[in-house]
Amino acid sequence: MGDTTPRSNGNEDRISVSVRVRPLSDKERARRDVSEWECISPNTIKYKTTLPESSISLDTYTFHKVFGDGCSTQQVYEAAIKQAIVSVVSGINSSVLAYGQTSSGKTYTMTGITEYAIRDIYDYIDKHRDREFVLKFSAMEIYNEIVRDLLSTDNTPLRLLDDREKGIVIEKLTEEILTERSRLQELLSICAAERTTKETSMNETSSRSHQIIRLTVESSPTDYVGTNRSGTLVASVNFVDLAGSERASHALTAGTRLREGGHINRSLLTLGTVIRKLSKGINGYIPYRDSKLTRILQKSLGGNARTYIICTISPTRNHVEQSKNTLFFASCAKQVTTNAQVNVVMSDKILVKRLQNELARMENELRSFAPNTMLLKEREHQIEQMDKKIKELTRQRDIFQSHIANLLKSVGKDQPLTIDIDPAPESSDIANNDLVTDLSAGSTYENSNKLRPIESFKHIFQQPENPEDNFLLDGNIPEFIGPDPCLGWEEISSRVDTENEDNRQYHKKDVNLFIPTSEDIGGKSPMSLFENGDAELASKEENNELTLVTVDNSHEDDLRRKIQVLQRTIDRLVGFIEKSNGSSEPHISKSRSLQIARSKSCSATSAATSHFLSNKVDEEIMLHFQSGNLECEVMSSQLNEVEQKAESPSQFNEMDKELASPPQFDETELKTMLLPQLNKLEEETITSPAKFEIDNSTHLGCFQDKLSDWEFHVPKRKFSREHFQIHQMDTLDEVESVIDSDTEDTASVLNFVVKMNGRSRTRPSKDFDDPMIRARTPGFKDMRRARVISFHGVPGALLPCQFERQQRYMVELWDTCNVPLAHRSYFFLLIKGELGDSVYLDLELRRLSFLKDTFSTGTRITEDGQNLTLDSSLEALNREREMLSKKMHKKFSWREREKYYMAWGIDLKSKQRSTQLAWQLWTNTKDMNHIRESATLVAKLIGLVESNETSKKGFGLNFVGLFKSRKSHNWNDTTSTVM
Ligand SMILES: Nc1ncnc2c1ncn2[C@@H]1O[C@H](COP(=O)(O)OP(=O)(O)OP(=O)(O)O)[C@@H](O)[C@H]1O
Repeated sequence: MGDTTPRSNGNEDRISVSVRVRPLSDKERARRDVSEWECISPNTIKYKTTLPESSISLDTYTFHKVFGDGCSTQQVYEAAIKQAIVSVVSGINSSVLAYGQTSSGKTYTMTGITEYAIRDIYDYIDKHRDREFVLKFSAMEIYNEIVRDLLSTDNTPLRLLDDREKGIVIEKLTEEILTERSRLQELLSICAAERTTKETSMNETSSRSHQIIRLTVESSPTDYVGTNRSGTLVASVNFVDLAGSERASHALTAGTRLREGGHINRSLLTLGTVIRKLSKGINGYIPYRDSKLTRILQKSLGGNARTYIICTISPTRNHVEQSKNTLFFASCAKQVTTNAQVNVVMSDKILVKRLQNELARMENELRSFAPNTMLLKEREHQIEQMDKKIKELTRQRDIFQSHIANLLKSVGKDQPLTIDIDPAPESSDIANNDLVTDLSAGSTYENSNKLRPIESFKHIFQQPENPEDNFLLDGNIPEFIGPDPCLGWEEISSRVDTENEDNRQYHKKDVNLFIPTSEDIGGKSPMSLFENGDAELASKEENNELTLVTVDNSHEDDLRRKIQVLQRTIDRLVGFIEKSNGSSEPHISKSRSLQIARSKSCSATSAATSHFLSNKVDEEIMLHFQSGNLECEVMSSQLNEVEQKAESPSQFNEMDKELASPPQFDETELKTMLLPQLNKLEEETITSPAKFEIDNSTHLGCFQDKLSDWEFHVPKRKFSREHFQIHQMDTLDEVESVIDSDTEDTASVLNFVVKMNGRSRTRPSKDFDDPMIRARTPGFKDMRRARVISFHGVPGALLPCQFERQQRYMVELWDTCNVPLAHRSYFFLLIKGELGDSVYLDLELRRLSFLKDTFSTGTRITEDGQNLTLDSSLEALNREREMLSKKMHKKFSWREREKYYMAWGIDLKSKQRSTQLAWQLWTNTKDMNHIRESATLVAKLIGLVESNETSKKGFGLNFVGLFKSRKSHNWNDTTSTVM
């Protein structure tokens, strides 16, 4: 019969077929029957009866294994079946079928095999405690083509779920008929069985149904521990005890038994046909669907399973025909090949557990990564140092801001200017540095021509020797003269009106003009700055400062004339300064170049005069701001220097720089630039009440005060952030368009900002169109960024558009640097673009850029002696991304997940599709109680078997009885799983 050892071709396996000969029963011995079969080798069996020489070969059969009547079931299991159990714990489906005529020993053999198999599985589980196992158990019976759950008390036939819609309807009707019929048949068959037993004296409990016991093993992969393998091995082993294979003609020939025989044959004949076709390798239609048995066993017979068939035969001569039929079936079966594969599926419980483990592992990794990297530590230290320096420089910058604010207040209140110089505690080294710069070109000069450090500004405001000018020394907060711009317009209006009424007379007005010393202007006399007619109005003081005195301003015309003189003088001074900057003449310190202060004895009694003066005030403030701002620029350059060091060794590209620049800096610049204009507008407001709409929130005076509040972090804030946000939301598109326009037209930008900050104004400032004003206002080029920050209203807070841009860039860098998702998630949730977040964003971007540049320049980073590269962590990152995103399905809605996906750099569109798919899978999760119950029952079953409580009916029937009595199993669930 040829080679019968199962061979495999790749994944293909032949069905393993063995033959077992039952020993003679007591009755057979009593009848003096003898065994007609002889096992002449471990895999060859021979029919003993003498036949002509030529036909010997016809009575010799070779299979994988043959077992004579002296072999125990354990020997059969060990030699022929055990491999099936090894397969199932490795994720390969297996089936063990017992085929043979009635009373040939099928149930006897299968009972023993099932017992040994389950014992081995539990032994295996015990020995592999590092793996996780879930056992599912089910049992069913096919009787008269009706499938029933043997573990349920519900007698309702089961449907096979792969039925098509049409088939289901037909089948439903058929089943209803058959159910009723089978009830009657059951009664009749009991009677028939008794009669058969008497007639055949062979098998007292001959089974006429096919019984299938299915054990499904879910297990983690063998190499799971310490690896990142995902998926669960899921495989089933079927123990199939077929009904007797005798022909219908040998069954009873009437009534129920005939029909029963027909059904039995239908399943068995279909099984035979399927086996025969498969054995011949016929490609084409295989009639699996012709019977319930072949439908259920379809995968075992020609698909993804390893199949083991035990053919049992009776030893006596009177059964020889049936025995030969059985051997013929066996010969065909051994030619059939199957295609067994390891089945890996995702099991929710194991998956979740594994993801939790994985997450814990990655978090540990994350915790240990940063501290262990010496280079990063070093960088951290450097960054800390830089941060300290930045803080110190920022503090000094704030001092100047305070100076500027004082200037504004003093000017606005006709008070002398004062400067608050905070002692510089920690960083006197920085404060005492020569913070000098070229006023025009930014280069450094020698001491004599240097712009003086902060302390040097004090002398500008030193007390003049003229006691009449003592008001300049008054350190107290000067009393405000004129309408308070912070008050409501109604009050302002009434006050101005009153003043206008009460002060028809013009008062004396003194104007002090501080001009450069002769040393500053190259030895020339300061008086030479005055034209002939004007000089008489000025008097030179001993300290070489000039005072322009208007003794009696009793007439407006006189006042106007004096002011015109003043105007001309200022123009000449400015011209002189510009000329001296452009020439080789000694440089003039602009910080000392000009100061105009209105006397406190001067009341701004005339709206016309105030308005007139306001033009001068603009000039004055502008010049002061130039000096103040130059100091700020010095600070800025220091800051930039420090920042550049922090960025070292890499250089940010343009985008990096823009994104990494601290926005507070721009905000300060903006204030510096805007304040003169705001002040001017305020003056206009005072003088033109009708043009000003009452709106405290947009009142520029308040705004100005607010700027001071912010600078000094004064807690009281009349000007709420929300207010600005409303403006910002209203005009976001406008802001964006200005940002994107990339315009250098700073006038339009300024006008835009002023318009937006004081949108109730009827007349936007046209002065930003003035090239002179623009030329005198430093930092115009940075206005685009500055205005955004101002617009948002809170220093340090970012506009949504700006924040999102930084976020996107950060995610890009995260991707580039393969930053772990846990870090991303925390960071992403923490940083929302709120006040102060920009510091963290900035730091993150710097670190990432550093990492990126370090990797890209080939610089090695080592951890635990291993070189880290971007590629080395990419694979782990992808796995992490995959697993975490799946895990999130269980806990978060899509909307919640979206922000994580953004942080993790996951494409949202494709993610949504896979999410939907994954969601479907999750919702199809099987009942875990069911699985637990099954495992418990199996354990109890083992106890039953070990206590040798098997009855004559065999293990299968006892088993069924046990589970039926438990009444705790739902067959439908398992059926739906396996079909
Ligand atoms: N190898 C064996 N050793 C001892 N007794 C056996 C052996 N095989 C079968 N028997 C006995 O033979 C009888 C018939 O066996 P069994 O019930 O297993 O046959 P069967 O093929 O399942 O029959 P049916 O198809 O009618 O269910 C039983 O009493 C059983 O104990």
